[in-house]
Amino acid sequence: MTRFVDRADELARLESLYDSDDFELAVIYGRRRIGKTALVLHSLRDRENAVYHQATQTTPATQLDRFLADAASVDPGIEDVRPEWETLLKHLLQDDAIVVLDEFPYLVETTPSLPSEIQRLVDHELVDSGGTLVLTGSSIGMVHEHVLDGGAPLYGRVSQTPNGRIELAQLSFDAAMRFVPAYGPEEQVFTYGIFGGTPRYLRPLSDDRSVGENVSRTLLDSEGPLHDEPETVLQMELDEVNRFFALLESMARGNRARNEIAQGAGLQSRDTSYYFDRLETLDLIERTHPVTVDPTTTRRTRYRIRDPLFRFWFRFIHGQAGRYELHGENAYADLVEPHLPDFVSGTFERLCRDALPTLFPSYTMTRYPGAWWYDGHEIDVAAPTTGGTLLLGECKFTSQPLGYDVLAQLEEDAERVRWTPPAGGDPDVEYVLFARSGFARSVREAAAERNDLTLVGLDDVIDALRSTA
Ligand SMILES: Nc1ncnc2c1ncn2[C@@H]1O[C@H](COP(=O)(O)OP(=O)(O)OP(=O)(O)O)[C@@H](O)[C@H]1O
Repeated sequence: MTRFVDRADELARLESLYDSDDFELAVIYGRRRIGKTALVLHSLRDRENAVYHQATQTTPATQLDRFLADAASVDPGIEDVRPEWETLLKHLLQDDAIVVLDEFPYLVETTPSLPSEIQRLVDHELVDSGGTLVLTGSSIGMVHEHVLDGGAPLYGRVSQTPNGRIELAQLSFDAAMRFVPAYGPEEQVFTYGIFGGTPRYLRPLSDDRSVGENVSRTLLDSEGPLHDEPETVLQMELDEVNRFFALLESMARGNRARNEIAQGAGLQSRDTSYYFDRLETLDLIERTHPVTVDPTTTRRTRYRIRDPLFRFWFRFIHGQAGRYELHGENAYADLVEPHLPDFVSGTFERLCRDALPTLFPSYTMTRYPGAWWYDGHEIDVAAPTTGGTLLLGECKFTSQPLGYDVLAQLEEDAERVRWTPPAGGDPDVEYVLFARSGFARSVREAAAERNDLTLVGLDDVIDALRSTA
């Protein structure tokens, strides 16, 4: 079984809050399954004066009873304290304890006054305390409403140094691959492209098995641990799933513009705002813009499902049980494997963008590398730099060597990119080609002759990601 992986920055921040002599308030939030509970428990492993409480959706009285039981195992004297949240928290925190309320939103659902009670404590009763209160939440909307946004009772109370606001994201490629260390680069990209960086989804994998076997056992098999996972999570988060599912399915089929996605879902674009907003708030989808435009004014917005496992599920599993039964043992080979290079190509593009700053250390990028598109033309990697060079790249995750046609198309599309360097004038364009399976001879010859073309193989991408980790 894999040990606790990574999260070094988050652990360091929590530890310095615990060790501080002042009262500290931390909030940890992020999608379900991302590893909030594992992170806090790991951070408490050597702490004695720490009360960990996992809230559940139950009655207020039961919640309080359970909290009291958790607290009593650390501080038996608490049995004599009046059993009210404010009094109990005051007692523990004035005694410099660490108190973790995991899934804080569940407590607020039944005790809506709790955020204001904590605010009162922080402002008046804990001024001389060295305690730490940690709140976690999966419902990002709730965390904003009660803690982070202006007007929220706890607004401005979250510790600033070090930043006690911890938004937990997926593990990086390098960290995620510690779950399958014996895999080679291709298998690792396939694995990251299917299972992403969510520890819970990586845990059931084994590098003794092929990628196909891992997919079959965990996802395709109707008894597999991840077979129903996206559906389970979405049912927990959303009230009425049909329209959400229709939109997500449409995105998984490759629709990216808002009206295309709505149309693919059989909905009118104007009726979908609520659903898009909610999916974004829950971090289930992400929007992107061409890297050369101002995101606040552009209409060239694209959406996609954020979590790779959810993308996989909507593309290959949802509503397709019959097909898999028909293909039996060959289901993976027949229905999934032929489409995988295309399916993970978006992940490969992202990894290439992530590797770019390390691959081109002499350039300072004006923003994080992105992509570019306009009117049916697109470029996978685009990075404006402060010195006026514009890096433009194409990525191919096919099993064939990258051919000259890709370079020719990239040069043609580059003509359409509008970007003015900070010092004015026209950019110097440099081309980068990224390939899983090498480059055709004509491309290698071109690269040998010109100094505005760099070829990057899969191993170089992976090495660059490792060295930045
Ligand atoms: N950094 C990590 N290294 C190894 N395993 C991890 C890590 N983080 C989480 N896990 C494992 O992933 C699973 C899910 O993590 P956890 O329960 O902490 O997520 P969560 O965000 O609290 O989820 P939920 O909101 O669904 O309760 C657990 O089995 C946990 O052990």
